[in-house]
Amino acid sequence: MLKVPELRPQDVGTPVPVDAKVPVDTYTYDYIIVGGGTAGSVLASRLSEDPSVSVLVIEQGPGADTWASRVPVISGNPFRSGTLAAMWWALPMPQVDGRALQVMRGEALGGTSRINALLYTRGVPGEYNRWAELGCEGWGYTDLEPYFIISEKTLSHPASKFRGKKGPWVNRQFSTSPYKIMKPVTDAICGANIARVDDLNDPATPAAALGALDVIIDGDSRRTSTNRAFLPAKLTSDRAARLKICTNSLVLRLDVAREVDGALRARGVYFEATNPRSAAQTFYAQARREIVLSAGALGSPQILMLSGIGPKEHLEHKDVPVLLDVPAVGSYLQDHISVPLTYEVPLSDSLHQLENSTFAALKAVASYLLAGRGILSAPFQNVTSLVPSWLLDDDSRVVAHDPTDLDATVPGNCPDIELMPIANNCTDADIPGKGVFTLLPTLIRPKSRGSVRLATSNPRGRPDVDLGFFDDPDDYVPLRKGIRLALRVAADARARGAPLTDLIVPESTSDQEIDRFIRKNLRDTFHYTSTCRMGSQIHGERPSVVDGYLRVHGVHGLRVCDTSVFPDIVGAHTMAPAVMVAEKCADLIKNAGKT
Ligand SMILES: Cc1cc2nc3c(=O)[nH]c(=O)nc-3n(C[C@H](O)[C@H](O)[C@H](O)COP(=O)(O)OP(=O)(O)OC[C@H]3O[C@@H](n4cnc5c(N)ncnc54)[C@H](O)[C@@H]3O)c2cc1C
Repeated sequence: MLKVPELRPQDVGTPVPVDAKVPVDTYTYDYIIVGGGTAGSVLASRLSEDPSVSVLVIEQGPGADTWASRVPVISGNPFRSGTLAAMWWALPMPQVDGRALQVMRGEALGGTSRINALLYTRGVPGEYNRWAELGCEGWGYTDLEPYFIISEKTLSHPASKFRGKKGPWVNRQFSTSPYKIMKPVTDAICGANIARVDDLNDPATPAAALGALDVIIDGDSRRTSTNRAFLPAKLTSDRAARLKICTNSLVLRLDVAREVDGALRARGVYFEATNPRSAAQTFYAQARREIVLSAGALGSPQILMLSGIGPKEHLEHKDVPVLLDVPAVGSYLQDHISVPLTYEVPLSDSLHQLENSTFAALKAVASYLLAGRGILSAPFQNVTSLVPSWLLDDDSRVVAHDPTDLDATVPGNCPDIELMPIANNCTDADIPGKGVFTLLPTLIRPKSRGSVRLATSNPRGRPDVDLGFFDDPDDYVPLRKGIRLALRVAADARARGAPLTDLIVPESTSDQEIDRFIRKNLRDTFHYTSTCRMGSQIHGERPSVVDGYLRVHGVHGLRVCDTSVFPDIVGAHTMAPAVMVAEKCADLIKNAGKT
């Protein structure tokens, strides 16, 4: 059976210090991609379409898949043994009673698309029209729609002109749920005047909508992470001479040098085996044309800072020689803030039946193996709803005074609350022996911002992440409304026969109690963005890291391509937007110098 050819540092680089006798061509590539994650895998595939270029991808995690890593429900559990998810504690947040939360990402070829909850969401057009309003020319919705389309192959919307049918990345909807409770719960969401739609990714979807989610599951009921879709074994074997994939290898820093005219140029990367036991030797690879950082919103700023590009005072404090003062590196981190409301339900209405009933577990495995069906084949959430909180009245019903209020192409109308029903426990609380169900109101347009900073100048150290939740107290206002909407939905769903018993919910609906509940129960959503954000200036009113071509300001030959470049977070799960960015980045690189 064909496998993705995985190389080691010594196969693609030269030992450091570089021996002048080693032929430069043996460690030089046209493009070096740092991080073969969600976006990095797409970019590597697209750039290597051109038979005349060479591409090196360096990824700190492994490449190979296991059976379990492709089963939708199993692979989406970051706490199972053998997971490719890495977790570490973010800094405690004094503004939310000192709460500290764990941050998480996938560390493998395919990155976080290997371990996430599989949801494919683009976000409403107004999200990207806002990027254009922020001055990012070429990044409005109509500019970006073609990049969403070329990447995907929808199995559920064959007639839609807005959806891709020929791309490598398969997704589909599960319009029915294995959990009976979903019917009264979704009916209750509609009871709050939220329209049911067929396709949440259709650009004409109103700003308040409920619909089945598209998920990255193929026709054989297997996860389609971006490495599987864009770097399949056949493609990587066919391109083995020009596409080198170096896995289990950690990039330490970039080689950035000053040229004769005084400008900075990124020339190469230093890297070594991720496993410290095999890392006795550091290696070097050189880029003929460009280096692209695709190490994610937590990784890309870390590598820039380790290379001397970042906020000057912080780098000095960490004893990193400063090459370029770029205050926005690692700054302006955003993430969605969610607050689970937790209910007990019968085991049959919850994924927890798998842990609590041997019969249910055996049945699930048998129906997956024999027919590719059943609980293991489906996502734990198959629907979601989006709401602009300012349209919710005192009874938590959506009231649009004018139909244009729901026009989601307008940036000011974008939904700021997502309410998702999930047949699973989304808290850290251990609730043994029970079926658990969650209503998850999430603030998807937060004003609060955090940061990523070096904890140490040692590249093996995890960066310090300050999630910054509620550093802007205005964020309480929409989230309170989202929680009241969830309470309304729970009450209405019960009236429609849903067997929901309160487990962890607010004790009253007063602002004070809801705010206390938020601080005690909030969670990060792992949708980290904007730590190398796009914009026109390094300093000034809106400091940024990359320009509209994703080139790092002030450094030649260096781009960033992952969720860190989002000028502002989008009100969508961030994987499909990351892939869109990679598709556009590939186009920008291929067309560089043509205009
Ligand atoms: C548990 C979880 C569930 C989620 N669920 C969803 C969902 O259902 N739908 C959705 O749309 N979004 C979801 N997200 C978010 C989404 O998956 C991510 O935002 C997106 O995949 C990030 O893509 P990226 O390319 O920016 O980064 P990543 O995919 O994280 O890629 C970065 C890569 O860089 C590598 N790397 C980092 N540093 C180095 C280094 N120094 N040297 C070498 N390699 C390095 C990493 O190992 C990784 O492979 C979820 C996230 C998590 C954690």
